[in-house]
Amino acid sequence: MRINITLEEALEVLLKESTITEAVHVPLLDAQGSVLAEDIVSDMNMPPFKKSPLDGYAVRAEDTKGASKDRPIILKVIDFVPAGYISDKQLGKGEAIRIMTGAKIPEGADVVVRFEDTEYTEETVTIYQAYSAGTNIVRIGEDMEKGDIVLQKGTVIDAPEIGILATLGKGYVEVCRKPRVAILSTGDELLDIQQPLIDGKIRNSNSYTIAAQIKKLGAKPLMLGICSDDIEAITGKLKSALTWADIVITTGGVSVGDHDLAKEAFQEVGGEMLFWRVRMKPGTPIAVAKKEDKLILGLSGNPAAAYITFEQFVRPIILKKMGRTKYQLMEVKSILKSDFTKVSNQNRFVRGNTYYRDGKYYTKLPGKHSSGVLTSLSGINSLFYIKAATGPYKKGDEITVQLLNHPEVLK
Ligand SMILES: Nc1nc2c(c(=O)[nH]1)N[C@H]1C(S)=C(S)[C@@H](COP(=O)(O)OP(=O)(O)OC[C@H]3O[C@@H](n4cnc5c(N)ncnc54)[C@H](O)[C@@H]3O)O[C@H]1N2
Ligand code: MOO
Repeated sequence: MRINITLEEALEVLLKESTITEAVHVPLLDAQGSVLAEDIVSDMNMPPFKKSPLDGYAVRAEDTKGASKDRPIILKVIDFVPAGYISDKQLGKGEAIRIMTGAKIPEGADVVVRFEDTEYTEETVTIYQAYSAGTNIVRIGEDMEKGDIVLQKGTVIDAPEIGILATLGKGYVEVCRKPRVAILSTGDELLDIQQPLIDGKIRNSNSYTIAAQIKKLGAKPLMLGICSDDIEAITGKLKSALTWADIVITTGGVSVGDHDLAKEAFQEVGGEMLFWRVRMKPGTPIAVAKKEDKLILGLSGNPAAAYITFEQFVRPIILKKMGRTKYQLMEVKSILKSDFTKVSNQNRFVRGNTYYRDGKYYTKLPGKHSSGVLTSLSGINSLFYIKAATGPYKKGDEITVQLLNHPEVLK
């Protein structure tokens, strides 16, 4: 087992051990947020027929030759075709067909003139200018052509992709399965959230925070609840989780205390320890093991440490497993709005609120930074990433921040 490794080393190990999930067939709407596991080739032209983009009259360009305000031409209206219907009339010389947006262009017509540019009665339409062939005609296959690869394997499915698949009549689609992530919170001090407080105890917030982080990425959280600092109880829960979960996250019990049993439990269930302790603050004592193709991550029990280490390590492996190719948080340069004087020989992630004004990012820091404080994570959207042995930082300094809610996170 490697101990006290760098952030980069930890991430490299985790990504190397994370394999993409298998393809599954899911109902179309359930595919949102998943990655397409097949190329989608169009088996049709869209639109499948020449259509009108306007409400107006389908006419022949030839019949409009020489038309002007002063010398309009009058055509005979021989039919009416709303969207969803077809006209069985062949348009002849001097004739027009009243047509609605989305309807198929009748045989013989090569122009649509919109209502506003005509005068009409039940029987006739008057046209005031000449049109060239093809005016206001949507060509067959304007959107997709038969044989086109309209969506490539690896595409993240969101609303437009769902619309494309619906156009092609696909009620089901092949996507990389959403990873199943189990969460176990360990500690004798923990109570379920419905339980009243007892002296010396606190409620389990970590399981909920982490489940929400997992859900936000589009993976499937499953909370195993709380577990006392008891090796048999912990291993029992881990064993059953490993039968179905792709990733198991525990919180608490990773430090050096008498009751810190996570590492022992990981090995007890057959896990091979990959590393323990990463040179970062908060979240230093993270412990990671693998069992076959599954990862078991023991995060610090401190709520902010667990949250931040999730963003650094669990987020990328969940996204990689889901088939994503971009899994790093987006980093930008920003201007610090207040002093941060603490200097240490550890990489540090400090909560921040970053905004954009006149071409620059600016970052404000909340008042509380301790890894046991959860409330100051509320409302933040970024992490000020302090490299080891840099600082102190002054108001106005240029800093690096990671954006937590960049669109790439949600896609
Ligand atoms: N002698 C040393 N002590 C500690 C060290 C060290 O290096 N030497 N490291 C400290 C650091 S840094 C951290 S981080 C914590 C990590 O401890 P554990 O991961 O073993 O976590 P616990 O001790 O179980 O809990 C820490 C803290 O968080 C609270 N907690 C735990 N689980 C939950 C939960 N599910 N929901 C809400 N809050 C939770 C717990 O009550 C503790 O207050 O170790 C330091 N100690
Ligand atoms: O890992 Mo601890 O959160 O650094 O205090």
